[in-house]
Amino acid sequence: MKVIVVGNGRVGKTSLVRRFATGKYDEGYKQTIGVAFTEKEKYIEECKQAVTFHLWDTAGQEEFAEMTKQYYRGAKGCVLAFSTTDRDSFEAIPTWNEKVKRECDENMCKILIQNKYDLRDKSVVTDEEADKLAADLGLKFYRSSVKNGDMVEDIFDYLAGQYYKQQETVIESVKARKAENKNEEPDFESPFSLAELEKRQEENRKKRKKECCT
Ligand SMILES: Nc1nc2c(ncn2[C@@H]2O[C@H](COP(=O)(O)OP(=O)(O)OP(=O)(O)O)[C@@H](O)[C@H]2O)c(=O)[nH]1
Ligand SMILES: [Mg+2]
Repeated sequence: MKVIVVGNGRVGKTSLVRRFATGKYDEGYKQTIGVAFTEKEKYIEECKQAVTFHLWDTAGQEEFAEMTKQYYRGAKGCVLAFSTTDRDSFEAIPTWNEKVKRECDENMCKILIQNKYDLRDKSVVTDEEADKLAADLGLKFYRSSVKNGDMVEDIFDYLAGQYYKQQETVIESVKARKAENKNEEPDFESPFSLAELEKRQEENRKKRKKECCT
C-alpha cells in the first residue's frame, strides 16, 4: 500500500515514518530534501493479513512543492499532518488536501493528524478548531505525539483497514454487476485480481466465523 505523508515543514512527517518503521525517535531536525522512501510490513488486524506499506515521506518546504507532487501518483493512503505548535501548518491543511485531491484517486484513504500533541500546553490551535477542520474536510482525525509514540500505529492501522474495506466493496459491486449480467470490468483500480479478492474475502469470512465460535 503506497502511503504519502504531506504537510508543512517541521510538523513531524519524517519523525512519524521513522517511528513507525523503526520505533526510533530523534529530537534533532534534518529537513527532508524532496522525498524519502521507506518500506514497512505490519500485520493489520482488520485486514487479517500483513500489509507492506510503501511510505513516501515528502518535504514540506515550499521549494520542493513541484517536485514532491510527482510522487503522489498511485498512492492509496495519505497522512495530512500539522503541528500543535505551528498555526501556519494548521491553516495550510485545506491547501494540502486540495493538492492531494488534484493528483490522486478520489477514493484514496486519508487521515488528518495533529502531531506534537505532547506540547498541547503550548498549543496555537484549539481542539474545537481542529475538530471542525476535520469535520469540514470529512477526514478521520487523530492527535498524535510521535515523540511519545502516541497514535503512531493507529494512523497506519486505520489507513490499511479503510483500504481493505474498499477492496471488499469492489468485490461486492463486481458481483452485483455480474448478477445483472453486465460483465464489465470494475472501474475501481485494484492491485488484486478479482479471483484473489474473492479468495481472501472467503478466507476472512471463515476466520471471523472461527474466531466468533472459539
Ligand atoms: N515535541 C515533539 N516534537 C516532535 C514530534 N514529532 C517531531 N518532532 C520534532 O519536530 C522536528 C521536525 O520533525 P521532522 O519529522 O523532521 O519534520 P518534517 O515534517 O519531516 O519536516 P520537513 O522534512 O522539513 O518537511 C524535529 O526536531 C522532531 O524531533 C512530536 O510528536 N513532539
Ligand atoms: Mg521531513
